[in-house]
Amino acid sequence: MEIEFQRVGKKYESGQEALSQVSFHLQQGEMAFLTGHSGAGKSTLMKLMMMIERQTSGQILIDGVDLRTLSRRAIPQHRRRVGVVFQNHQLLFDRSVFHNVALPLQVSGADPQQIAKRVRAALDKVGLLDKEKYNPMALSGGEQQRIGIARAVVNKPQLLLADEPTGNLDPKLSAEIMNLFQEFNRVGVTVLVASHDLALVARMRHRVLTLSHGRMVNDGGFGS
Ligand SMILES: Nc1ncnc2c1ncn2[C@@H]1O[C@H](COP(=O)(O)OP(=O)(O)OP(=O)(O)O)[C@@H](O)[C@H]1O
Repeated sequence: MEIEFQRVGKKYESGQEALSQVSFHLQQGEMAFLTGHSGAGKSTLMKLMMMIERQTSGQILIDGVDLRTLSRRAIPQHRRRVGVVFQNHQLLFDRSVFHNVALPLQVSGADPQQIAKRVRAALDKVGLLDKEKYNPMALSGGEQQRIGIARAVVNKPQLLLADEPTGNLDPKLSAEIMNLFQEFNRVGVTVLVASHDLALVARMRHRVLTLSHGRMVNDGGFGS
């Protein structure tokens, strides 16, 4: 998926200006990091891409299509093409690993055989195939994060967004999670990862976008 922001602004109803004049272009199949202080606008930028929030100025083009021109019906279709991973992975602890990963497919009404096949393929990619029957509570923090990643990719998204995916993991597990994102990127998925961890970001040697007070202050480089 190709993403282009053209002088995008977002002012919340509270009057808070979370983004202003943000322009950048992510090519199809590119991987980049998004950094910036707390409150810089990283989550807001991702919410605009998912159409959870709408921009108040400027244009967002996805594969050349202006998001404002999408019909109401096209919005869920758009969201299915975007996989999202959060820091607090939002797992349901009253069901198994398998059923947590199956959730997005059940929502979209796929048939059970197809669901089982796709769930196992996603669990295999994150190395958790042998844990499908476990309750997520019984797994480690790193494994729980990988369940969240399996769930994000089970729909075979063309864009993977991760908001602080390694927030509470130690350096070794963080590196493993980043390697997983790289593997998805290698097979053509566009990947954008928001992270505070500048040392980790620099080691990954990808493009770095930096927000400060809602403005894009750095685009390029490999971090510091
Ligand atoms: N729903 C909302 N209503 C009003 N203001 C909001 C809302 N969401 C975010 N903001 C404000 O917009 C600004 C950007 O917030 P955002 O969550 O995008 O930053 P962030 O870079 O992701 O921060 P963090 O790293 O702490 O998650 C902040 O000042 C925040 O308080």
